[in-house]
Amino acid sequence: MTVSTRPGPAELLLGSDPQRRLHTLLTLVGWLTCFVMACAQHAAAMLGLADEAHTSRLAVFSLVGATLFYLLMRSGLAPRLASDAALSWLQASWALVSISWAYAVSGPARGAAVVLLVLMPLFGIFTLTPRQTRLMALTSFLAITLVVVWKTQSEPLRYDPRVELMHLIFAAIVMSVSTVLATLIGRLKRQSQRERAELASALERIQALATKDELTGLTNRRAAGEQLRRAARDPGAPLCVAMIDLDRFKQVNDSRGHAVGDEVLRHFARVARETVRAEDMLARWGGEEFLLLMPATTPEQALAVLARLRARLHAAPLAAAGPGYVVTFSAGIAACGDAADADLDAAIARADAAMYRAKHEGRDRALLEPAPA
Ligand SMILES: Nc1nc2c(ncn2[C@@H]2O[C@H](COP(=O)(O)OP(=O)(O)OP(=O)(O)O)[C@@H](O)[C@H]2O)c(=O)[nH]1
Repeated sequence: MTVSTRPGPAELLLGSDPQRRLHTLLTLVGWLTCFVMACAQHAAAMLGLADEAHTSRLAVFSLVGATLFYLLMRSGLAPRLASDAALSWLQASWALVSISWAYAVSGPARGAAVVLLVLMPLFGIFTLTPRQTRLMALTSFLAITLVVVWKTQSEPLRYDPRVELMHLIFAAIVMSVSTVLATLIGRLKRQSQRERAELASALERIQALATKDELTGLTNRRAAGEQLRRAARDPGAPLCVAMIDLDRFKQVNDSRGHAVGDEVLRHFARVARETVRAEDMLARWGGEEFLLLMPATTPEQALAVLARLRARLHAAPLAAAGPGYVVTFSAGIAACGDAADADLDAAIARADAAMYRAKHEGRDRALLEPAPA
């Protein structure tokens, strides 16, 4: 069966990068707003409320700008061109020019342009900090005020100062309310982002606690059981398990104290981890007992791995546990043949038996338990 990899319409329009998708979607919403506004302005011109040539120029300015922002975002050029990946300030400035221009050319219908100012802080929720949102709202209000002053000065007969004052008062009210709301929503958004990050790191910690041995950082017995079951289902290659038990470990605890005993365990885990392959699984099975699962390994190769581990431990004495102290271990190895038929519980029991034989034969050695006939 072949899986279709053709992108859907949403992916075609917005791309696949999750962070860029949001920014691209915002530019698309901005484009649609411009398109609807251009239609509304055209209707105003047809009704004789606004000048046709002015509204056409404004429509071209706002639609070309909106298209450009969309293309910059969709193509991924925007983050490469500016440190502000969403081009928030550039887009806000362009929107502000469009709204001020709309106010100046909408004739008696210009009061409607004031409503558009509400949108400025709302778009900012996604890309600006609360402080930047407030600054942007204030700048927008000042820009509209300048347009009002300019118009009442240059065309006093058409722009009644009392009406314009009312427009400014309404602009101040709607912008203040939308800024407060945008700030509150922005705060909620950041709080939920923080909580999500905390939850993810708590989950990571819980997973580590559930699968790792706290002292050595190795896989713990519970997680090892699951990995063993998975390995047993994996067909095709010979498999070996080794049960490893440190020699005369109790003496270290008794003579040097528990903390030094812990250090010996950590030291062994470190050296062993560096010795085995990445695909092997080394787990702390109990106190000073470790289980090593070696996939795709013959018994001879397993013996060689443990000989290498012994050599590395000899080459790395642990002074904290006594002058020239070297960690030694007794190990039992059981081969399982094809992993698909491996009875790992039985193999572990055989490796355990071989490990006890190694102890009885004088310690510091690895013995191979042959596969049952
Ligand atoms: N420091 C430390 N000691 C531990 C830990 N877990 C188990 N032990 C100790 O490990 C010791 C194991 O002792 P034994 O089972 O007699 O084994 P041994 O002294 O290594 O002797 P052989 O195995 O016969 O060579 C006990 O004293 C346990 O208390 C641990 O997490 N930290």
